[in-house]
Amino acid sequence: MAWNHTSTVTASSLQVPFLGNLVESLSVTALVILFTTYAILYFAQTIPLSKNEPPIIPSRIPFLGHVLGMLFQGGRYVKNLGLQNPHHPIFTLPIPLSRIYIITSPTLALPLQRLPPSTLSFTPLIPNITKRVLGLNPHTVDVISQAMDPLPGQHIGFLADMADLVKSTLAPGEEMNALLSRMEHELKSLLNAYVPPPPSQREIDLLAWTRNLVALATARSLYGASNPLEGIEGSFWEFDHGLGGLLVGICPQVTARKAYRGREKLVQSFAAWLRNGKHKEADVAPIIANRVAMAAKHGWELQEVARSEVSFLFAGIVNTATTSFWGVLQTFNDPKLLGGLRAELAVDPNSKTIEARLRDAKLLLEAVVNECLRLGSDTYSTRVVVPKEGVEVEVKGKEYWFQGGAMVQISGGTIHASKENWGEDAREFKPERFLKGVSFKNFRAFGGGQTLCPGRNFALAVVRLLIAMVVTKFDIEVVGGKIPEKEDGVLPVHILEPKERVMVKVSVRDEREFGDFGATDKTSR
Ligand code: HEM
Repeated sequence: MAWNHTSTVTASSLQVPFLGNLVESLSVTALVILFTTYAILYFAQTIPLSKNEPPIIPSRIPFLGHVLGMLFQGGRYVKNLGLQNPHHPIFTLPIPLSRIYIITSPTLALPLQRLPPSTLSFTPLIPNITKRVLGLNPHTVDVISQAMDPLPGQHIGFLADMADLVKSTLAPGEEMNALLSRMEHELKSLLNAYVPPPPSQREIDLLAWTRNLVALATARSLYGASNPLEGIEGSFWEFDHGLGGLLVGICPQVTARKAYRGREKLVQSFAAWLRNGKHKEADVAPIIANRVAMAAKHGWELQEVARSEVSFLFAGIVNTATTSFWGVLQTFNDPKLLGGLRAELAVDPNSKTIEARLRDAKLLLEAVVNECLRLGSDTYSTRVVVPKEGVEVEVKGKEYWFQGGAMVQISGGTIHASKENWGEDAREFKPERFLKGVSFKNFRAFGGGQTLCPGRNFALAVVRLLIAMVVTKFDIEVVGGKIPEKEDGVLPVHILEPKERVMVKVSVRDEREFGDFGATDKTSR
């Protein structure tokens, strides 16, 4: 035993130096291979595909780094890359098998977004995005994919037809004004009926309150008193909050369970509403009746029309609600601003209706809304490079080459936060900057070009209306008296939300109801 033991020890002790050397040289070899592969990959990602491809910003993890950055840091990742590279107004992010071209200069953004859809277009992305987010069936996706970017005189597909309808209805004019009056009526009713909670439980969540106001007023204005959102608003916000997961589209029933469930509940409610012919009722806005008729004309099934209407209601509510939240918060957190707004809203003693006040004096209010949008919007305007072989375009006397199928994104977040565009105080909330006159080419909250928001004029009017009404009727104390940071680590599909909940104490400042203002004001004030 002893001998065996000794011999074993001897044998193994003989092998140790040999094994040790082997392991050592293997690990050195592995390290060399690893380092060489890394160096090759790192170098490979820095090679432009054409001499005029925009400058490349390599990532420490070749090809994957930027994708991981976007995945883990959301919109903040590209926004910060843009801010860290102000000398590159346009740059290339190499990603596996493709590129993303980022534009951070408004001077380049404007001409690029004006290029014809045969060069850069958003529409090729729509079928896939809507399929995932709205759960459209293959037949509808097929209908959507037809004639998406028709040239003059060509057959107009569903998307272009619908875009025309929405754009023309929401352009300033009679139809938009009619919709605005409905919105005003609904907001007034909601605010007149609002009873702040008793002092013992007086703190309310400001975002939840503004969301509720905008959601109900919008749904009632567009879809009438028996609208399909009534009673299931919670599902709407569940859908909204899980949109990113639905967009990723990997087994959404599991990975984005709440959003999926919320969306399906909304769809069922809209489908029942349509099935019962509610869209034909007198209090439904013409734009909705026309949208439903147009979808039917293009061969959409009822359940699919319901999905399309969920998306329209979403566009109508979400950004307006969050912008209103920031506007109310910023105003009540700054006594000077609040005083200024109240003075502005009371300028004409002979016409005290809220509409007249808004018409007569809206400069500061307009500035507040614009500043909230500037600071709250990290939105991207995204386009795909349509020619498969790539394309070279001349912008401002310089040639740029883009790879076919790659994405081109205008980074609103960078443009809005850039000191070059907005001055040293670019990060601060200073509505007065808009009173001094600013260049709106640096303002991208509504996107631009082919995808410029068709609801922008309506939305601006609604946010102003809501802030004006709240400022007139209520006093609000912001608990903690602090403006929270924005949650910019998400997919920036809409105006950024606060990182923390904002609790406020609301009390009624003026007992009179909206609507009676004109009559009462002349006598009592
Ligand atoms: C403050 C409120 C709002 C903001 C900040 C906003 C912003 C935007 C943005 C950034 C886009 C995409 C632009 C792009 O991709 O370049 C968009 C698209 C759209 N918005 Fe708005 N929006 C607001 C309110 C509204 C309202 C109230 C409506 C309708 C009543 C509306 C209807 C739409 C529609 C239908 C689209 C899709 C346009 C298309 O792809 O053809 N938006 N909006």
